[in-house]
Amino acid sequence: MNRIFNYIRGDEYPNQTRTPSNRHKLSHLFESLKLFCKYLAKVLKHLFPSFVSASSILFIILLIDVVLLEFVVYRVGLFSGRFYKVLSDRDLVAFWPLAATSIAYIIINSLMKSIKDFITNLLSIVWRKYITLGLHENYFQSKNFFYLQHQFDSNDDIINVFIDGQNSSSNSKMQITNRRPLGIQNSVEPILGDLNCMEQNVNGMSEENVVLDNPDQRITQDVKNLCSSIANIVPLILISPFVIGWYGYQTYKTVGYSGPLAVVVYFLVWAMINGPLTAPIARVIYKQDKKEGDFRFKHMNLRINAESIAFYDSSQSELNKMNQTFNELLNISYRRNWKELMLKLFINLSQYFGGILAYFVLAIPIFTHVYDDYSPTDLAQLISNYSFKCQYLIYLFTRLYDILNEISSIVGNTKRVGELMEKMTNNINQSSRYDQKKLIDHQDDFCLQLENFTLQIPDAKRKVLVKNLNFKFKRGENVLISGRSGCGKTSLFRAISGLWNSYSGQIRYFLDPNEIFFLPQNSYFTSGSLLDQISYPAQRQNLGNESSPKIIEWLAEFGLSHLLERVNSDLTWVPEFNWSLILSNGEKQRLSFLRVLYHKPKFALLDEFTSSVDQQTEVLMYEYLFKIECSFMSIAHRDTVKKYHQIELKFTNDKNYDILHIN
Ligand SMILES: Nc1ncnc2c1ncn2[C@@H]1O[C@H](COP(=O)(O)OP(=O)(O)OP(=O)(O)O)[C@@H](O)[C@H]1O
Repeated sequence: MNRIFNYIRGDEYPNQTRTPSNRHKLSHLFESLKLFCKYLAKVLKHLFPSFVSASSILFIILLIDVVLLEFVVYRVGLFSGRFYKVLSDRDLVAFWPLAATSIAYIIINSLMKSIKDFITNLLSIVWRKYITLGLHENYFQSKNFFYLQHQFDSNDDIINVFIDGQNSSSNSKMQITNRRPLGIQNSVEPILGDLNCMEQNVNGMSEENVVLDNPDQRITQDVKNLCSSIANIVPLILISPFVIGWYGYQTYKTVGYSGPLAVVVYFLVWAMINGPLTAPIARVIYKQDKKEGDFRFKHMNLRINAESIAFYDSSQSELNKMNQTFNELLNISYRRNWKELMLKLFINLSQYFGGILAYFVLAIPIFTHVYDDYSPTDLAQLISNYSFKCQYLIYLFTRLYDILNEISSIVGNTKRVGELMEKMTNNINQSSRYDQKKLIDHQDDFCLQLENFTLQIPDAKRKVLVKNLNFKFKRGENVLISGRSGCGKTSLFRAISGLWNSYSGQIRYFLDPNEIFFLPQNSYFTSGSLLDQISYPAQRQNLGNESSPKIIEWLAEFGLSHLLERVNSDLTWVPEFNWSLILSNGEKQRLSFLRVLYHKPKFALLDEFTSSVDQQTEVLMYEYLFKIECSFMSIAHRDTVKKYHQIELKFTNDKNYDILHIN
């Protein structure tokens, strides 16, 4: 167990050259246990949301069923002894009632076992539902799905933001020292990443900044495995001590102390042999889960980027990489299999030896004439009954051992799921702390202002992108953001949208930041109807049909009427195809632009939104922006678009900037 829990913390004592002291080991085990309990508590809260929840009721029914099943199994186990006796005595009168009862018990036994399996599965499905829905809620809150993919480095820079309605005075500034950790995901293996504070200081990463691999794998697979393991073994854990006690007492009644003692000693010997083989398997299971996630991600990536990869004609290189990822998964699967080989060998040995242990134990009283007064039929019944009880007792111990094995898988999955829950909650808390302080200053003529704004890349190196930027964006004075590729244009949008907080100075919002409309460089298309694409990110239930004629007019004007044909002229029809795959880049840009027209924002941030369209369409797009009276900041490389802007904010090479007025 010690080893299993060491693994929760990601420590690998067996590989360390310096042997830790016993005290260190103990405190280490304690810490690991604490951490496990913390994660388990998070998971349990989801498993049993209340006393009268479906899962609590199912769990109680399962427990009752498992207890009754054990009773029935006991009765069924004694039937063979009774048959020995009845048949040896050639007692036909006793045979028929015995046959009828045994058939009835066997039917009840099968029925209860099927019910047990059914409820176990049902419970694991219900638990999966609870946990997954809870995770989903947090995953989509505070853009967790983004922050978990882009693990950013944190530092204690001070962010100053303005309070509602207050102008630039010292008391309007707020200092936020605990910003959302920002950083870039790397390949640090979570299992090696100690959660211990000392390690964090060394790495410069806070506890909240532990890198999590494959959040999607945790949500889709690990939760499922965790729920089914818990549903399978927890009832057994709960009833095992009683059942073991009962069978121990029964074997004691037959042959005295030697009965249960022989079984306990026998089991302990095997447990000592098997014990050291279990812990390494838990570690391998964790790593295998991670590799499974990597492999699935690789395939998903291939699906999403199939066309680009096909254009590059890079099948061979993709194949190599895919197989490399798969080989890593295979290697770890082989390792697990090898490690399990020894364990399974010993488990099988223990089961088969257990089968004859009863006869060894009975041999002593039989050969020492203890049962000399028993008739042969009574002795046959006694041997049959005792061997059943003894074998079942051994089976119960072995089951207990299997439960331990399963616990290592529960520990691994609890860690993965608990970590994800904790990480998401931290992100949400930090984000709400940040959002609470990101308030708005009302000045009707302006959209936003950057004051002494210094923007850094939020990774460990903290490269400065722009220094000391002072700029006030007036409504109607549209701004062109220009500069060399990679100088930080999109990053400025990231800061304004709140995705990056790695800046000092201030961003003052003169309108609700939620009202700013962003058109990102890479268009995203959701599943659903053509209307869903245009109204995105609005939710379908909020849409009315009154906008349809307008949308059809826009589609015609932007040369997208043919899309209507693909959806049988029905804007709300949900096609099977994937929009991202069937649209050209220019079409994607034109269709995304319709979102601006649909939402009519007062202020939009547009990232290279005309880069793939012809000049005629570009003119049309800008004309429409003026028509809907949308103030905008747009990033563009083409000089042709200058004329649609009044101000050019030009990022220069030395992290500086120029503000130019366009005539
Ligand atoms: N998540 C990230 N982690 C680390 N560095 C990043 C991240 N995103 C962007 N960068 C880096 O920040 C710098 C600025 O990127 P940004 O996307 O703002 O450039 P840009 O000026 O918009 O470029 P382009 O004109 O090519 O789109 C680049 O060097 C980029 O590599």
